[in-house]
Amino acid sequence: MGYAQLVIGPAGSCKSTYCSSLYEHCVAARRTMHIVNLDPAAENFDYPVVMDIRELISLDDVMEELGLGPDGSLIYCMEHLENNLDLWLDEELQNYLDDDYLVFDCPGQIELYSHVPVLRNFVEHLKHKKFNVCAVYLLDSQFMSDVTKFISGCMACLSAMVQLELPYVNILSKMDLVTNKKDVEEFLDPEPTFLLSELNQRMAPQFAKLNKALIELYTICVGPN
Ligand SMILES: Nc1nc2c(ncn2[C@@H]2O[C@H](COP(=O)(O)OP(=O)(O)OP(=O)(O)O)[C@@H](O)[C@H]2O)c(=O)[nH]1
Repeated sequence: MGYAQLVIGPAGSCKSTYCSSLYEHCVAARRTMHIVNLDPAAENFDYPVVMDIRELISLDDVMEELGLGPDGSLIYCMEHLENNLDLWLDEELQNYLDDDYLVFDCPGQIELYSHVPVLRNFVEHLKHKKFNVCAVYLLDSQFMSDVTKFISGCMACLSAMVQLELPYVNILSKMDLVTNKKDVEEFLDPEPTFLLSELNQRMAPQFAKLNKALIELYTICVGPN
């Protein structure tokens, strides 16, 4: 039985920084973990990478050879990965099946966490290979600075949670950029009525029904256990 952690979240949300900090922490604690790069556009790492999708396919090659833009090329690379799970991934995983802890540093394209099934199939494949899988979703703390951003951040996290169906931890990154920590505290465990009233104040009256539906959804997601 192996263990795997998927590090996901929007572009620039500190996924690689998190992986690097986790690696340093494990080294200090004398624990072993291995980091896998799943981002075909990645360039530099400040941690050792034991597997790298760029050995299978790289974004630059796809852009050059197929003439696609960066987003289209990224999706092409990830679909190529999906089509080669049996070959590339299984071969690489052979060295890491027994009690090993793998951390997957994923790309930031939001499509991968909403409607493109590549990561979900990737997770299923890992489970099939007897890995216990969890996910960590990094979200820029700027999403906690006002109610509309908060709702949009929650929706982004939620779509990934629904898509992957994994044990899941959301982490706020870049807390140093929050000048007033009280602003964030307001959104750590907010009352639905507070959110609804804030949303209604911020948005035109024709959005009132939508606001109510969003807050009902929010309440279902975070509601009483
Ligand atoms: N202010 C601030 N910036 C940070 C922090 N951690 C990382 N950054 C910066 O945020 C930027 C993005 O960090 P990355 O770790 O590369 O983010 P990522 O999610 O891996 O990015 P992509 O791979 O492009 O999706 C970099 O310029 C980091 O130096 C932090 O705690 N505070």
